Amino acid sequence: MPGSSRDPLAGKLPVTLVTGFLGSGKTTLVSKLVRHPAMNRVAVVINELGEIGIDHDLVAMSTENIALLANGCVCCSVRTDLQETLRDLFARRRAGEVADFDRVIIETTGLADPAPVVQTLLADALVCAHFRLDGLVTLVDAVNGAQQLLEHAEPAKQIALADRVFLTKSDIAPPEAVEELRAAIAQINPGAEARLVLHGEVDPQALTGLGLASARAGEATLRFLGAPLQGEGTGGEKRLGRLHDGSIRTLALHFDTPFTWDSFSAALELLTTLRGPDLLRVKGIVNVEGQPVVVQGVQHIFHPPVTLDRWPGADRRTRLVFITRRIEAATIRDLLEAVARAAPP
Ligand SMILES: Nc1nc2c(ncn2[C@@H]2O[C@H](COP(=O)(O)OP(=O)(O)OP(=O)(O)O)[C@@H](O)[C@H]2O)c(=O)[nH]1
Repeated sequence: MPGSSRDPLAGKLPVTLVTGFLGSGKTTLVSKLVRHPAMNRVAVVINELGEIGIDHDLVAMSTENIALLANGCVCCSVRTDLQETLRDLFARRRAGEVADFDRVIIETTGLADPAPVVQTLLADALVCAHFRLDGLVTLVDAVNGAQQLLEHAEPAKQIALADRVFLTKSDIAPPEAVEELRAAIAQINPGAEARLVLHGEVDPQALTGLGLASARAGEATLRFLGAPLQGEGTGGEKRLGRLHDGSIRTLALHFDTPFTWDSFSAALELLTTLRGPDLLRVKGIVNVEGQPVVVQGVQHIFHPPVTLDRWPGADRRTRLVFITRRIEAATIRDLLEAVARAAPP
């Protein structure tokens, strides 16, 4: 049985990850955000390609705590960079060398696959000692988003991993284009509830509190787990639109029979071994012999499971959301049901 009596998430600094394709409005949003009174104790980490000075100067005007990742491109090598940058920020904060901060925003390069960054925040022991992922926000440009979804792989993946999507530039996009993009986003990740944001004007609350903050959580856990878990069926079975080929789908699965931790983790291990790259994001609440255990992961990397103090609500079923690439709901359901049956009583 995972977990301990200590709250494993308490006291950790929340980290918000801002992604979005090139020119989608990330810097506009982050530089407005850090000027908001509610965000005056924030450190910003920027990762970008080329022209490093520009965005840096822009955001640096409004916050003293800014760190640039040396690596221009977020790929697997970013893990060490990010780990070092966050540890360094934490050490400087403790030594009083930077203004005290209680939140970190990471702005990634537009061409990035956010998966390695999320994995670092979920599972890197050194990073997770002091930080926790509070949410991943993806910006989609209403003018160019459709073309970007058709031509590149990153935008769909950025949407798939998101806790929330902000649709920018709807002031200069035809309303039909905005609606078409909304539909495409909903097909990929119905839990991310795309919201319109103009010129980076957003209430900081829209980006915060999206992650799991405490093992003593109730309602907040349900919010973190998201809309697909409250509903029935699989989002992927909706009608597919022109902008998205349906290869990335959200599968919301429910299981009535409790699992043992060994049976559940064996199934996840098998799934990640066989289909890790296609398990874009997994999150949910598992009934482990009656106890609620929250799991979340990206591809083959999972956050240590968190045993909650109590069930958030009356529903005691295992509820899991898998955002996958070309995996059928039945494949995952059959595997999990088989291990549940195979476990010793
Ligand atoms: N009309 C309009 N323009 C916007 C909006 N949001 C951002 N922009 C503009 O879009 C351009 C790109 O915005 P940035 O914030 O630099 O985008 P970015 O995602 O940081 O770009 P990269 O760093 O290149 O990936 C800028 O000229 C912004 O002023 C919006 O809601 N409406």
